[in-house]
Amino acid sequence: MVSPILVSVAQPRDVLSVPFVSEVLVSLKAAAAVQEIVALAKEYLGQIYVDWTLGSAENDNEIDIVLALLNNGVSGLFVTSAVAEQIRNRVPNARLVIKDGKDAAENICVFGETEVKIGKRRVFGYFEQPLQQIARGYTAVIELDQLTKEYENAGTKTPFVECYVAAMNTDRPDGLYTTLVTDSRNQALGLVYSSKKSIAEAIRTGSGVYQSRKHGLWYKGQTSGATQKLLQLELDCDSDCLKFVVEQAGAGFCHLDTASCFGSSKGLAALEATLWDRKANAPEGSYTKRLFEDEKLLNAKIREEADELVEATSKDEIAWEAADLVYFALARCVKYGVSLADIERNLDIKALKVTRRKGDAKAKYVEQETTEKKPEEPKEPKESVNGDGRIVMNRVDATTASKEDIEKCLQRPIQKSADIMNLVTPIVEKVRIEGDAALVELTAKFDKVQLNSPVLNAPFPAEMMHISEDVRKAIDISFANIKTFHEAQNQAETLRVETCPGVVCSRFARPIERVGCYIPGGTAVLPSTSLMLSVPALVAGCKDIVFASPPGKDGRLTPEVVYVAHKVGAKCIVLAGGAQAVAAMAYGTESVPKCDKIMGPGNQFVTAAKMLVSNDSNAMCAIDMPAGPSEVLVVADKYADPDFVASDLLSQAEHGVDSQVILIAVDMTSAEIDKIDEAVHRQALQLPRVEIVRQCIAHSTTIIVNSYDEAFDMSNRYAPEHLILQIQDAEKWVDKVDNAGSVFVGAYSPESCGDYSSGTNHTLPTYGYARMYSGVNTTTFQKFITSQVVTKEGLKSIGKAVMDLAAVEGLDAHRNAVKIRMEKLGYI
Ligand SMILES: NC(=O)c1ccc[n+]([C@@H]2O[C@H](COP(=O)([O-])OP(=O)(O)OC[C@H]3O[C@@H](n4cnc5c(N)ncnc54)[C@H](O)[C@@H]3O)[C@@H](O)[C@H]2O)c1
Ligand SMILES: N[C@H](CO)Cc1c[nH]c[nH+]1
Ligand SMILES: [Zn+2]
Repeated sequence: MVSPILVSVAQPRDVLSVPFVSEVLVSLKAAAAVQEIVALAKEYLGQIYVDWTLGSAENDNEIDIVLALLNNGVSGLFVTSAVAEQIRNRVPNARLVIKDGKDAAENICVFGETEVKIGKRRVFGYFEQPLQQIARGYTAVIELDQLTKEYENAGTKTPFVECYVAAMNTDRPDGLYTTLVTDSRNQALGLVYSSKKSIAEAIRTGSGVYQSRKHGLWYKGQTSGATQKLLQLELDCDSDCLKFVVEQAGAGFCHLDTASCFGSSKGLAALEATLWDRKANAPEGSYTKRLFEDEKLLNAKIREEADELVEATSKDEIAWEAADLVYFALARCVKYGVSLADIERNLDIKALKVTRRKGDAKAKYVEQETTEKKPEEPKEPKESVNGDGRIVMNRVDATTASKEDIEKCLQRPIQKSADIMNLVTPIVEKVRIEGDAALVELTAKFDKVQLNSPVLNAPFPAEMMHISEDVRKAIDISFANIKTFHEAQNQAETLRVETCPGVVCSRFARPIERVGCYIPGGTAVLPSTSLMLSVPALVAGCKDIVFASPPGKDGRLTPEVVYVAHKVGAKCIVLAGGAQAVAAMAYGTESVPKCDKIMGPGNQFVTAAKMLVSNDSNAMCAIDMPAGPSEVLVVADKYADPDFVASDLLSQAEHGVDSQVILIAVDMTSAEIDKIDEAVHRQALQLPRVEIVRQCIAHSTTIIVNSYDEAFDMSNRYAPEHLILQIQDAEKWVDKVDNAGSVFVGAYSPESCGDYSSGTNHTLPTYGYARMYSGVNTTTFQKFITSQVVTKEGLKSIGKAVMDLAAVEGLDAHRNAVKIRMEKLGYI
């Protein structure tokens, strides 16, 4: 931040009257004013310098004054060279502006010396010809009265504007000045242009006024209402860019209604905006609102998250826990009216300290650290196959490797089923016995969200399904395709067959009355899964559709999931995930309706809980199938595009660390496979979920085979959830597929299409269960009832066979039921 002028004020309180300049100089005439200056430094957006040239540093009291100022937000002190000499070993040179500093060191600022070479120095002065000195890069010290004085008939010729214009350079042919607009946290809002006239207008009106290249003076927000309060003007290091620091009103700076022309805010700024908004208008049921109202809960969460951050060791975990802690800490700040800018100002003041405390922790925390926990052994660094950080699949040549080695590569990442069952059983039991209370408690424990109620009933509030137009259209297109494909599977017609004369057997479908759809939400929220489960349920005619999905960290459901629930007419959404959600739907709770069948994929806890409840005859609850961690097997040959192959492998690898991807390379050279490896590494590094991908690829393999037949044998043995064929004449080979959840045929059929929009279902059997299970389809939501009509003639045809078989089984009552009829009809 550079200002061509330093405004000098006589009294500390005058600092607040300095208009838009980023640096002020306060004379310290009495020690009593120190407190006043320190208080101002906390508020003032710019930098405060203090003129101490009348003081000395001869006694401890005076040294204390110097340190108190520099430790509490004052950027620099103007001192005589004698004082500088006395305090040089206690205060960094860069914080002193030395009067008569002709012989001072290079990095020092000097005051009142107009002949020094500038170099790295900054020169301040009450110059006789300020504009000339400003043009040379010097900073003119100007009295406040002088600065605010309007010259007679001045127009733009106020001292303020003159000083800025004297300092600025422009190489634009139109003579305009490039101007960056930021908020008070230095976040860029947009790029505009200024002229002398627009700067004068901005200063006169105290608002954002710029020079439009087409339309002349531009009073920002005059028509849109998105006005700006001008806070400060600054120049960049070489004075060819002006910076307007503003407070933006309305929807934002950009004409597209975003905060900035570089898009919506992200990260901390976005979080802060959400928190202020929740504070002002949080809807009932908002978790953040609850935090604002329940001081104990908020404080407990801060302590809990701090503990979890201390316990975290991996990069992912640390980032995760730190983010949680920041969220709760910022919620507390916003509750008490403290903004991010306030926090950052505080950090800046702390950074300006010249003396530091030792920084030891308080005794009670030191004690906790040493008694409660032994320091954890550092965890092994995450696996990365070849140690040089490259993301590379293992490679095995099936033509030379042993059978055992190949089988090892085709093993899924180990799932400790006994361990998982031990974890899941008490969770399921707790929900069965304690109902809603357990659901709320377990959601707090595993998902770190404290809910008031675990269920959201239809009709769902419109404000919970705010989604962009593009996403709405995408959901609608996918919905239509999934519906079309699943309607075609619907066996609405009764099947009728006359097996022999007078014996008509029929079969007809009926919907399962109440179905539970589990939508995963742990590592990624999957609104697409809500479509894959609920659209077939709708097509099948299920009476009640119940959704369950873990809430986000803010206690809210993903709006896209709510939109789909609304679209299919779901009865309610259970805000829970994991085993607890499955148990709630299987047994029912005070507010969760008991479901007849539970569908949907999930992590190991979800899959284990589904198995558990489906085996409990008290639950009377069926499940679709074991649909666990995603997997893909790609069969590729030398005609495949390495980028396509890599992208397909990565699209499943990014699902989770327990996902697995296999490449079977048919008759490919090492050089050809290297190209795929190279593409995997290159593309992976661009992915936000690269750390997940890295771990998944570490247990994934490329297997080289000689022929297509070998490739299909291997694939059928593995029975992948997804099978992708990137081989020549791919369609021709589909006949060879015996075991797979879903097949993607040819170069332009990426698995992502099936995941979202083509119409096939993405809830598919994993872990080799594709050998005996189908993926979710319309019949998953139906049961089939058979019926028969046997006429007298029919009884004549099959009666004897029935009686003879019943006799073999020794079941005479069965035999009699036929015999009695046959006798009356006179057949026997
Ligand atoms: N096969 C398919 O058709 C298919 C489709 C989509 C997704 N998937 C898979 O679904 C999985 C989704 O997993 P996810 O974790 O992202 O979401 P998830 O919703 O399945 O699981 C998250 C829940 O797990 C519970 N949980 C987390 N840690 C726990 C612990 N230590 N003890 C007990 N419970 C705990 C929490 O309650 C949390 O809400 C992924 O593996 C993905 O590959 C499969
Ligand atoms: N590929 C997953 C099934 O294994 C489904 C999915 C949802 N969203 C993205 N992918
Ligand atoms: Zn996927």
